Amino acid sequence: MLSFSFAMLGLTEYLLLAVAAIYLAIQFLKPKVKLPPGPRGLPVVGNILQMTEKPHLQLAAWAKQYGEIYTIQLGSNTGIVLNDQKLIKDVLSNTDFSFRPDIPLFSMFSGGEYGIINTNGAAWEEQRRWVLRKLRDYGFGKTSMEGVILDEVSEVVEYFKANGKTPIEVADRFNVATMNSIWTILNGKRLSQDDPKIRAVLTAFHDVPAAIGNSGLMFAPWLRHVYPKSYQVVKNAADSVMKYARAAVSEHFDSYQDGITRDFIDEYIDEIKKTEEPSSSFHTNEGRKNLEAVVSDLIQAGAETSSNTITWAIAYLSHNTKVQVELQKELDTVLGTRPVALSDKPDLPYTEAVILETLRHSSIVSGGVQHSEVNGYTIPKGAWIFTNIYFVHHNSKIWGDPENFRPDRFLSNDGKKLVKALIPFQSGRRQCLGESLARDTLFFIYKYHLSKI
Ligand code: HEM
Repeated sequence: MLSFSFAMLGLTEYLLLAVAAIYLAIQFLKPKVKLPPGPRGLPVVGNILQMTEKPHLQLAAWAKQYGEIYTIQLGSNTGIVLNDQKLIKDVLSNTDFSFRPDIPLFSMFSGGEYGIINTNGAAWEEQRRWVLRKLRDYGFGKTSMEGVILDEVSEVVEYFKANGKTPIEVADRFNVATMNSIWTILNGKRLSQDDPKIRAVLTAFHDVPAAIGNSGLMFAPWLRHVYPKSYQVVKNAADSVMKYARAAVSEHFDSYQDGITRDFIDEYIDEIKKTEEPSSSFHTNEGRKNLEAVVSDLIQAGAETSSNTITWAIAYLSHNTKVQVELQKELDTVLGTRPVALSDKPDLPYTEAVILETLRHSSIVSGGVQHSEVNGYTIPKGAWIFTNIYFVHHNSKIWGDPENFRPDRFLSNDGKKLVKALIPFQSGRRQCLGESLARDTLFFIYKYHLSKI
């Protein structure tokens, strides 16, 4: 007969028992709040292991089961998942929900809690407001950006034309092009498509979504010991983008001359030099760290998102000859032989519908993470709020046939644009800062892709 005595246990078993006892005690003592229902998870890890394979599909499957709001447990973090566009808009319009949780994995991409993406409170507000204002001064979101975007798009399309006989990695050509639209503002000059330094940064980013998605590293930092290779992929990308950003900032500090502002980075340095208030996020060394992080934020947020969406756009067109024909018909009728301009947008509703359908179907940012500081009835202080963008864009109750690429779902019978439940750029105070640039780039892609290839 088997018998058990504590004397038989080794140190590891004692440690495991102690961890389990502490976990159970925490669970027992934790104040109980009424949370929305959700899937059951395992002790300690909660639902993390269910989220490692294609998390957006798992989150969508739970949305079908639990409805517009449900709870998941991610290690020690409680997550509240919002699955309805109206609910997402309502919740995110509340200032309390603009906080981001502290995710060490993400902070590596900004050298700590600096910049825009990984900051909160007064520093985030100050940085976001200033950056947006300065980018606009440089033409961001205005028709004056038109020339820059067009040059980039046509250079890539010409490259496709010249090299179309061999397979081309489409995203690899577009990521430098989309980054150039923002880099020309930040750094005053364009990058060459073959610049080895930026190529190294962008290559390091390739495997990051899979490394994060397959490991659960985002939710429980200790999982880096379980998935060291995935962690290394993420760390390499973070180190390389920060190194790139720091080098650009250093070059500017070294060559900065009072009263001469060559570009956005110089304007920022100017702001640092003017700032005397110690609590400001622009003050001396804090200001420099924030500048490095802002440059890193804009590279990460701007390059891959846009180029991945464009890659989808081209794939959708290639697989949908009917859409190509409709698009061409509209462009020919409205433009004739003259070049397209942003001011033509209102007269090109089908083109706009193709853009919306591309953003819906691809949903390349499948969800966002916000943080509530409200100690409310159902949402405990510290819960992570997830917006299930992928599900909102693929909910068959809204779209009928979400799996099909069908731009005319956005058009009424008389061909006018309809507004539907689309939130590719999130909503609320954390809404994407580069939305106008991304939309304008997509607008030109269709025209130039069709006419030049
Ligand atoms: C098709 C292209 C793009 C898509 C689908 C997209 C989508 C998004 C989404 C969904 C968020 C919110 C994420 C969250 O809540 O966690 C976001 C945030 C952000 N995006 Fe974009 N984005 C795109 C392009 C760009 C571009 C071109 C830029 C910059 C030039 C940019 C800069 C940012 C920044 C800085 C934030 C953080 C805002 C903050 O935390 O206050 N994005 N984006």
